[in-house]
Amino acid sequence: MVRISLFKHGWKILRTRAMTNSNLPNHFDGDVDLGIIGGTGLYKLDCLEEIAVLPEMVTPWGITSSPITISRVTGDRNHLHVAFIARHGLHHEFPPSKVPFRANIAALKHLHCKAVLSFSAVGSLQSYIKPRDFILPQQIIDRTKGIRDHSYFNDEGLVGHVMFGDPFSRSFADYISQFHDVLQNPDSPLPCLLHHDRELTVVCMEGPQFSTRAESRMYKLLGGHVINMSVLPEAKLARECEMPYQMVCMSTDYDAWMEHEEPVTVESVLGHLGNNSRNANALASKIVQDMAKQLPEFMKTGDGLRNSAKFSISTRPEAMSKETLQKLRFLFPDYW
Ligand SMILES: CSC[C@H]1O[C@H](OP(=O)(O)O)[C@H](O)[C@@H]1O
Ligand SMILES: Nc1ncnc2[nH]cnc12
Repeated sequence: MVRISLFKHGWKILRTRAMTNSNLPNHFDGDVDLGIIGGTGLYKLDCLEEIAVLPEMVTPWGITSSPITISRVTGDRNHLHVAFIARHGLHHEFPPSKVPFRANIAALKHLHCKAVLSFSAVGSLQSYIKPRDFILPQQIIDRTKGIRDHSYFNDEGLVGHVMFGDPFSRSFADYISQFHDVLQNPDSPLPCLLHHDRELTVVCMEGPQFSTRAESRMYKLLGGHVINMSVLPEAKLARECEMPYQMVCMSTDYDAWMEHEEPVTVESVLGHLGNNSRNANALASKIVQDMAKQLPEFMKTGDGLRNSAKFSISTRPEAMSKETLQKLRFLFPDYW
Protein backbone atom coordinates (compact mmCIF):
# COMPACT_ATOMS: atom_id res chain seq x y z
CA MET A 1 0.00 0.00 0.00
CA VAL A 2 1.40 3.33 -0.96
CA ARG A 3 0.09 6.74 0.05
CA ILE A 4 1.34 9.54 -2.14
CA SER A 5 1.55 13.07 -0.82
CA LEU A 6 2.92 16.23 -2.35
CA PHE A 7 6.06 17.38 -0.61
CA LYS A 8 7.99 20.65 -0.98
CA HIS A 9 8.95 19.91 -4.58
CA GLY A 10 6.29 17.37 -5.34
CA TRP A 11 8.51 14.31 -5.12
CA LYS A 12 7.73 12.57 -1.88
CA ILE A 13 5.84 9.38 -1.30
CA LEU A 14 4.70 8.04 2.03
CA ARG A 15 4.41 4.31 2.41
CA THR A 16 2.62 2.48 5.17
CA ARG A 17 4.69 1.31 8.10
CA ALA A 18 4.65 -2.28 6.83
CA MET A 19 8.33 -2.09 5.85
CA THR A 20 9.76 -0.78 9.07
CA ASN A 21 7.72 -2.08 12.03
CA SER A 22 8.69 1.10 13.79
CA ASN A 23 6.72 3.21 16.23
CA LEU A 24 9.00 6.14 15.60
CA PRO A 25 7.74 9.21 13.74
CA ASN A 26 7.88 8.88 9.95
CA HIS A 27 8.94 12.47 9.36
CA PHE A 28 11.83 14.71 10.33
CA ASP A 29 11.82 18.42 9.71
CA GLY A 30 15.38 19.47 10.54
CA ASP A 31 18.56 19.34 8.49
CA VAL A 32 20.65 16.20 8.52
CA ASP A 33 24.42 16.60 8.97
CA LEU A 34 25.83 13.24 7.98
CA GLY A 35 24.58 10.55 5.61
CA ILE A 36 25.69 6.96 6.20
CA ILE A 37 25.29 4.16 3.68
CA GLY A 38 25.56 0.60 4.98
CA GLY A 39 26.51 -2.26 2.67
CA THR A 40 26.57 -6.06 2.85
CA GLY A 41 26.06 -7.17 6.47
CA LEU A 42 25.39 -3.63 7.66
CA TYR A 43 21.66 -2.91 7.38
CA LYS A 44 21.47 -0.81 10.54
CA LEU A 45 23.91 0.84 12.92
CA ASP A 46 23.14 -0.28 16.48
CA CYS A 47 25.35 2.45 17.91
CA LEU A 48 22.86 5.11 16.78
CA GLU A 49 19.78 6.16 18.70
CA GLU A 50 17.02 6.45 16.12
CA ILE A 51 14.49 9.27 16.40
CA ALA A 52 12.57 8.83 13.13
CA VAL A 53 12.17 6.36 10.28
CA LEU A 54 11.37 8.04 6.99
CA PRO A 55 9.63 5.76 4.50
CA GLU A 56 11.54 5.07 1.28
CA MET A 57 11.85 8.44 -0.43
CA VAL A 58 10.66 8.93 -3.97
CA THR A 59 13.08 11.16 -5.82
CA PRO A 60 13.12 12.29 -9.46
CA TRP A 61 15.51 9.34 -9.99
CA GLY A 62 13.42 6.63 -8.36
CA ILE A 63 12.87 5.30 -4.85
CA THR A 64 15.61 4.82 -2.25
CA SER A 65 16.73 1.26 -1.54
CA SER A 66 15.49 1.41 2.06
CA PRO A 67 13.65 3.58 4.53
CA ILE A 68 15.90 6.29 5.92
CA THR A 69 16.51 6.19 9.65
CA ILE A 70 17.31 9.47 11.34
CA SER A 71 19.35 9.48 14.54
CA ARG A 72 20.38 12.20 16.92
CA VAL A 73 23.77 12.27 18.61
CA THR A 74 24.05 14.67 21.50
CA GLY A 75 27.30 16.58 21.88
CA ASP A 76 28.45 19.17 24.45
CA ARG A 77 26.72 22.04 22.72
CA ASN A 78 25.14 20.62 19.58
CA HIS A 79 23.08 17.79 18.20
CA LEU A 80 24.33 15.91 15.18
CA HIS A 81 21.68 14.38 12.93
CA VAL A 82 22.51 11.30 10.93
CA ALA A 83 20.55 9.65 8.09
CA PHE A 84 21.17 5.95 7.41
CA ILE A 85 20.31 4.07 4.19
CA ALA A 86 20.85 0.34 3.58
CA ARG A 87 22.41 0.15 0.09
CA HIS A 88 20.99 -3.25 -0.82
CA GLY A 89 17.67 -2.78 1.02
CA LEU A 90 16.77 -3.98 4.51
CA HIS A 91 16.49 -7.55 3.25
CA HIS A 92 19.37 -7.38 0.77
CA GLU A 93 17.05 -7.37 -2.22
CA PHE A 94 19.00 -5.07 -4.60
CA PRO A 95 21.99 -6.67 -6.37
CA PRO A 96 24.93 -4.30 -6.95
CA SER A 97 23.94 -3.54 -10.58
CA LYS A 98 20.36 -2.66 -9.55
CA VAL A 99 20.93 -0.53 -6.44
CA PRO A 100 19.04 2.77 -6.93
CA PHE A 101 22.24 4.74 -6.40
CA ARG A 102 20.86 7.99 -7.84
CA ALA A 103 17.83 7.91 -5.55
CA ASN A 104 19.96 7.11 -2.47
CA ILE A 105 22.43 9.94 -3.00
CA ALA A 106 19.70 12.40 -4.10
CA ALA A 107 17.77 11.64 -0.88
CA LEU A 108 20.83 12.35 1.29
CA LYS A 109 21.47 15.59 -0.60
CA HIS A 110 17.82 16.57 -0.30
CA LEU A 111 18.06 16.10 3.47
CA HIS A 112 21.05 18.55 3.40
CA CYS A 113 23.75 16.07 4.40
CA LYS A 114 27.13 17.78 4.59
CA ALA A 115 29.09 14.57 3.96
CA VAL A 116 28.53 10.89 3.18
CA LEU A 117 30.21 8.03 5.02
CA SER A 118 29.82 4.76 3.19
CA PHE A 119 30.66 1.19 4.24
CA SER A 120 31.48 -1.67 1.89
CA ALA A 121 32.60 -5.30 2.11
CA VAL A 122 35.63 -5.77 -0.17
CA GLY A 123 38.04 -8.42 -1.34
CA SER A 124 41.74 -7.81 -0.76
CA LEU A 125 44.14 -7.77 -3.71
CA GLN A 126 47.24 -7.48 -1.48
CA SER A 127 48.60 -9.96 1.05
CA TYR A 128 49.28 -7.21 3.63
CA ILE A 129 45.55 -6.31 3.66
CA LYS A 130 44.05 -9.22 5.56
CA PRO A 131 40.40 -10.13 6.09
CA ARG A 132 38.86 -7.92 8.81
CA ASP A 133 41.25 -5.02 8.11
CA PHE A 134 39.62 -1.71 7.14
CA ILE A 135 40.82 0.44 4.23
CA LEU A 136 40.24 4.09 3.33
CA PRO A 137 40.81 4.13 -0.45
CA GLN A 138 41.65 7.35 -2.27
CA GLN A 139 41.43 6.13 -5.86
CA ILE A 140 39.07 4.03 -7.99
CA ILE A 141 39.45 1.86 -11.11
CA ASP A 142 36.14 1.49 -12.94
CA ARG A 143 35.42 -2.04 -14.17
CA THR A 144 31.63 -1.70 -14.24
CA LYS A 145 29.96 -2.34 -17.59
CA GLY A 146 28.11 0.91 -18.26
CA ILE A 147 24.72 -0.52 -17.26
CA ARG A 148 24.26 1.57 -14.09
CA ASP A 149 22.75 5.06 -14.18
CA HIS A 150 25.78 7.00 -13.09
CA SER A 151 25.00 10.71 -13.40
CA TYR A 152 22.43 13.41 -12.72
CA PHE A 153 23.89 15.47 -15.57
CA ASN A 154 23.72 13.10 -18.50
CA ASP A 155 20.34 13.72 -20.10
CA GLU A 156 19.60 15.36 -23.42
CA GLY A 157 19.19 18.99 -22.43
CA LEU A 158 21.55 18.83 -19.47
CA VAL A 159 25.32 18.46 -19.78
CA GLY A 160 27.71 18.59 -16.82
CA HIS A 161 31.27 17.37 -16.22
CA VAL A 162 32.43 17.36 -12.61
CA MET A 163 36.04 16.89 -11.50
CA PHE A 164 36.67 13.30 -10.39
CA GLY A 165 40.48 13.06 -10.28
CA ASP A 166 40.31 12.69 -6.50
CA PRO A 167 37.13 10.68 -6.05
CA PHE A 168 37.15 10.59 -2.25
CA SER A 169 37.48 13.23 0.43
CA ARG A 170 41.05 13.29 1.69
CA SER A 171 40.01 15.41 4.69
CA PHE A 172 37.28 12.94 5.62
CA ALA A 173 39.72 10.00 5.33
CA ASP A 174 42.26 11.81 7.54
CA TYR A 175 39.50 12.53 10.03
CA ILE A 176 38.34 8.88 10.14
CA SER A 177 41.88 7.53 10.47
CA GLN A 178 42.35 9.17 13.90
CA PHE A 179 39.97 6.52 15.32
CA HIS A 180 41.98 3.53 14.00
CA ASP A 181 42.49 2.00 17.44
CA VAL A 182 38.80 1.06 17.91
CA LEU A 183 39.18 -1.85 15.46
CA GLN A 184 39.43 -5.24 17.14
CA ASN A 185 39.69 -8.87 16.14
CA PRO A 186 39.13 -11.13 19.17
CA ASP A 187 39.84 -14.24 17.04
CA SER A 188 43.42 -13.32 16.16
CA PRO A 189 46.58 -12.12 17.90
CA LEU A 190 47.22 -9.86 14.90
CA PRO A 191 45.80 -6.35 15.19
CA CYS A 192 42.98 -5.22 12.92
CA LEU A 193 44.50 -2.46 10.82
CA LEU A 194 42.98 0.66 9.28
CA HIS A 195 44.95 1.19 6.07
CA HIS A 196 45.18 4.81 5.03
CA ASP A 197 47.35 6.00 2.18
CA ARG A 198 46.98 8.29 -0.88
CA GLU A 199 47.58 5.43 -3.32
CA LEU A 200 45.04 2.96 -1.96
CA THR A 201 42.83 1.98 -4.90
CA VAL A 202 39.49 0.21 -4.97
CA VAL A 203 38.53 -1.65 -8.15
CA CYS A 204 34.79 -1.60 -8.81
CA MET A 205 33.56 -4.56 -10.86
CA GLU A 206 30.06 -5.19 -12.17
CA GLY A 207 29.33 -8.59 -10.65
CA PRO A 208 27.25 -10.25 -9.44
CA GLN A 209 29.68 -13.13 -10.10
CA PHE A 210 33.07 -12.79 -8.46
CA SER A 211 36.21 -12.36 -10.62
CA THR A 212 38.14 -15.08 -12.39
CA ARG A 213 41.67 -15.76 -11.17
CA ALA A 214 43.07 -14.07 -14.32
CA GLU A 215 40.98 -10.94 -13.72
CA SER A 216 41.99 -10.86 -10.08
CA ARG A 217 45.69 -11.03 -11.04
CA MET A 218 45.13 -8.32 -13.65
CA TYR A 219 43.57 -5.99 -11.03
CA LYS A 220 46.69 -6.45 -8.89
CA LEU A 221 48.89 -5.56 -11.87
CA LEU A 222 46.74 -2.49 -12.54
CA GLY A 223 47.47 -1.23 -9.03
CA GLY A 224 44.29 -2.28 -7.22
CA HIS A 225 44.39 -2.85 -3.47
CA VAL A 226 40.80 -3.94 -2.84
CA ILE A 227 37.78 -4.83 -4.95
CA ASN A 228 34.02 -4.40 -4.59
CA MET A 229 30.89 -3.96 -6.68
CA SER A 230 29.48 -0.76 -5.25
CA VAL A 231 31.75 2.25 -4.97
CA LEU A 232 30.56 3.30 -8.43
CA PRO A 233 28.45 5.16 -9.22
CA GLU A 234 27.96 6.08 -5.54
CA ALA A 235 31.16 8.15 -5.36
CA LYS A 236 30.44 9.90 -8.69
CA LEU A 237 26.93 10.86 -7.65
CA ALA A 238 28.09 12.20 -4.28
CA ARG A 239 30.61 14.35 -6.15
CA GLU A 240 27.91 15.67 -8.51
CA CYS A 241 25.93 16.58 -5.38
CA GLU A 242 28.96 18.41 -3.92
CA MET A 243 29.00 16.13 -0.87
CA PRO A 244 32.40 15.07 0.54
CA TYR A 245 32.36 11.26 0.32
CA GLN A 246 34.51 8.58 1.92
CA MET A 247 34.09 4.84 1.72
CA VAL A 248 35.31 2.63 4.55
CA CYS A 249 36.19 -0.68 2.93
CA MET A 250 36.00 -3.74 5.18
CA SER A 251 38.05 -6.65 3.94
CA THR A 252 36.41 -10.10 3.90
CA ASP A 253 38.56 -12.26 1.58
CA TYR A 254 41.55 -12.47 -0.79
CA ASP A 255 39.44 -12.53 -3.96
CA ALA A 256 40.82 -15.09 -6.45
CA TRP A 257 44.47 -14.19 -7.07
CA MET A 258 46.16 -16.48 -4.51
CA GLU A 259 47.37 -19.48 -6.48
CA HIS A 260 46.99 -22.22 -3.86
CA GLU A 261 43.92 -20.84 -2.07
CA GLU A 262 40.25 -21.33 -2.87
CA PRO A 263 38.78 -18.32 -4.73
CA VAL A 264 36.30 -16.12 -2.86
CA THR A 265 32.81 -17.47 -2.15
CA VAL A 266 29.88 -15.95 -0.29
CA GLU A 267 30.59 -18.35 2.61
CA SER A 268 34.13 -17.01 3.01
CA VAL A 269 32.77 -13.44 3.01
CA LEU A 270 30.08 -14.27 5.59
CA GLY A 271 32.68 -15.55 8.08
CA HIS A 272 34.02 -12.03 8.57
CA LEU A 273 30.84 -9.94 8.38
CA GLY A 274 30.03 -10.20 12.12
CA ASN A 275 33.38 -8.85 13.25
CA ASN A 276 33.42 -6.22 10.49
CA SER A 277 29.95 -5.07 11.50
CA ARG A 278 31.01 -4.70 15.17
CA ASN A 279 34.03 -2.70 14.08
CA ALA A 280 31.93 -0.56 11.72
CA ASN A 281 29.63 0.25 14.65
CA ALA A 282 32.58 1.10 16.89
CA LEU A 283 34.13 3.33 14.23
CA ALA A 284 30.86 5.04 13.30
CA SER A 285 30.11 5.63 16.95
CA LYS A 286 33.45 7.40 17.52
CA ILE A 287 32.99 9.45 14.36
CA VAL A 288 29.48 10.70 15.14
CA GLN A 289 30.29 11.43 18.77
CA ASP A 290 33.30 13.46 17.75
CA MET A 291 31.29 15.28 15.06
CA ALA A 292 28.61 16.08 17.64
CA LYS A 293 31.26 17.75 19.82
CA GLN A 294 32.50 19.82 16.95
CA LEU A 295 31.67 19.57 13.27
CA PRO A 296 34.93 19.01 11.34
CA GLU A 297 36.12 21.81 9.11
CA PHE A 298 35.52 19.94 5.83
CA MET A 299 31.82 19.64 6.70
CA LYS A 300 31.56 23.30 7.62
CA THR A 301 33.28 24.53 4.48
CA GLY A 302 32.11 21.91 1.99
CA ASP A 303 35.64 20.53 1.42
CA GLY A 304 36.23 22.71 -1.64
CA LEU A 305 33.20 21.31 -3.46
CA ARG A 306 30.73 24.13 -2.91
CA ASN A 307 29.42 25.47 -6.24
CA SER A 308 31.47 22.90 -8.14
CA ALA A 309 28.41 21.30 -9.73
CA LYS A 310 26.94 24.66 -10.67
CA PHE A 311 30.07 25.59 -12.59
CA SER A 312 30.41 22.15 -14.14
CA ILE A 313 27.09 22.38 -15.93
CA SER A 314 27.58 23.65 -19.46
CA THR A 315 23.92 23.94 -20.46
CA ARG A 316 22.47 27.42 -20.02
CA PRO A 317 19.52 27.43 -17.59
CA GLU A 318 17.38 29.29 -20.21
CA ALA A 319 17.80 26.28 -22.49
CA MET A 320 16.75 23.76 -19.83
CA SER A 321 13.26 22.30 -19.82
CA LYS A 322 10.94 22.90 -16.87
CA GLU A 323 11.28 19.25 -15.93
CA THR A 324 15.09 19.38 -15.93
CA LEU A 325 15.06 22.49 -13.74
CA GLN A 326 12.60 20.87 -11.36
CA LYS A 327 14.83 17.80 -11.03
CA LEU A 328 17.93 19.92 -10.48
CA ARG A 329 16.15 21.92 -7.80
CA PHE A 330 15.55 18.73 -5.84
CA LEU A 331 19.33 18.64 -5.37
CA PHE A 332 20.21 22.33 -5.49
CA PRO A 333 17.20 24.43 -4.48
CA ASP A 334 19.25 27.66 -4.54
CA TYR A 335 21.17 27.48 -7.81
CA TRP A 336 18.70 28.02 -10.63
C1 LIG B 1 28.56 -10.58 -0.68
S1 LIG B 1 30.10 -10.15 -1.31
C2 LIG B 1 29.80 -9.05 -2.69
C3 LIG B 1 29.08 -7.78 -2.34
O1 LIG B 1 29.67 -7.25 -1.14
C4 LIG B 1 29.92 -5.88 -1.36
O2 LIG B 1 28.72 -5.18 -1.06
P1 LIG B 1 28.75 -3.73 -0.35
O3 LIG B 1 29.74 -2.91 -1.11
O4 LIG B 1 27.37 -3.19 -0.48
O5 LIG B 1 29.16 -3.97 1.07
C5 LIG B 1 30.32 -5.85 -2.82
O6 LIG B 1 30.33 -4.54 -3.35
C6 LIG B 1 29.31 -6.76 -3.43
O7 LIG B 1 28.11 -6.08 -3.72
N1 LIG C 1 36.25 -10.51 -3.73
C1 LIG C 1 35.28 -9.61 -3.87
N2 LIG C 1 34.98 -9.11 -5.09
C2 LIG C 1 34.00 -8.20 -5.24
N3 LIG C 1 33.27 -7.73 -4.22
C3 LIG C 1 33.53 -8.21 -3.00
N4 LIG C 1 32.97 -7.94 -1.81
C4 LIG C 1 33.59 -8.68 -0.89
N5 LIG C 1 34.54 -9.45 -1.44
C5 LIG C 1 34.52 -9.16 -2.77
